[in-house]
Amino acid sequence: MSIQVDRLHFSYRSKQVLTDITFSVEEPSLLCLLGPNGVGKSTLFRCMLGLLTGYSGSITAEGHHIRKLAPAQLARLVAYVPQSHSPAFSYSVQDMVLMGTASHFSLMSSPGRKERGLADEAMERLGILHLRERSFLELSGGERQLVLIARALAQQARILFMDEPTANLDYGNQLRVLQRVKELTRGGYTVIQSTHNPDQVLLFADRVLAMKDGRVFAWGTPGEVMNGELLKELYGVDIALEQLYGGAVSVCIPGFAVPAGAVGDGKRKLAGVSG
Ligand SMILES: Nc1ncnc2c1ncn2[C@@H]1O[C@H](COP(=O)(O)OP(=O)(O)OP(=O)(O)O)[C@@H](O)[C@H]1O
Repeated sequence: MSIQVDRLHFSYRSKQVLTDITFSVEEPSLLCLLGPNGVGKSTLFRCMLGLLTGYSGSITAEGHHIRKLAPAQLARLVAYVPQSHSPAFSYSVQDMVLMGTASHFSLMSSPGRKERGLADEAMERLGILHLRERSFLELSGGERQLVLIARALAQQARILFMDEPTANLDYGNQLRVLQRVKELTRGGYTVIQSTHNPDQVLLFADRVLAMKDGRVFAWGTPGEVMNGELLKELYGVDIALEQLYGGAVSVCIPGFAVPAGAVGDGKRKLAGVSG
């Protein structure tokens, strides 16, 4: 379940996008990539998924240089979960999930009992087996997102990349999907997800990689790196972090919403004094 990125540099022609990115994940966990629009999160994903290969530095998954792996080998190590989308054709949920097993059989054959078993197992794990016969197009956004995650599980890779998995979901579905994602990490998966929501990082992440100007700006546990100064650097707005329930939970509060004269962790962190 390990992935290492070492001194990664990447440019689109003359445009340098990623500079000296280094981090590693050694055990099943949820890593959140945080950073403003255009900072290079998707580009980093594309490099880690082997879709962009013209980088310098190295990326290894389970000790294998991903650039050197054949597509079917890579598919056994890493899987990609896109944002919920509408396919051009109306597939059943089962067929959508079965697509994840494509690297397990040849072009000339079709999924058999083993692949159907993998698909069922993945749907079961995410609590969507009862949707098996439904059309993907008829599902809610939250259900669709779980189907796309199930498709990645059926691929049998243990490292999952998720591009803003809760984009376009209502608040309840955001939490339901992220709880499922978190359960996966407890079951041995490593999940690397991008997000624009720092509260999700505070609630769910084991590690956070904050990016600015295509570089690693901060790396560590949410407790180590998340504070008002970091968020101001990334997003250019004042945000206070308030600790609740004796520090068990932290939440973001926009600076404008902090009452004048308020005291508390949030105010101290907003002011840039460590709390
Ligand atoms: N194919 C491409 N050719 C040239 N430049 C690109 C290409 N794809 C992305 N870029 C540029 O690379 C930079 C990083 O883009 P990227 O999509 O990786 O950012 P991001 O952090 O994922 O953004 P967002 O949060 O908005 O999705 C941006 O300046 C973008 O315009």
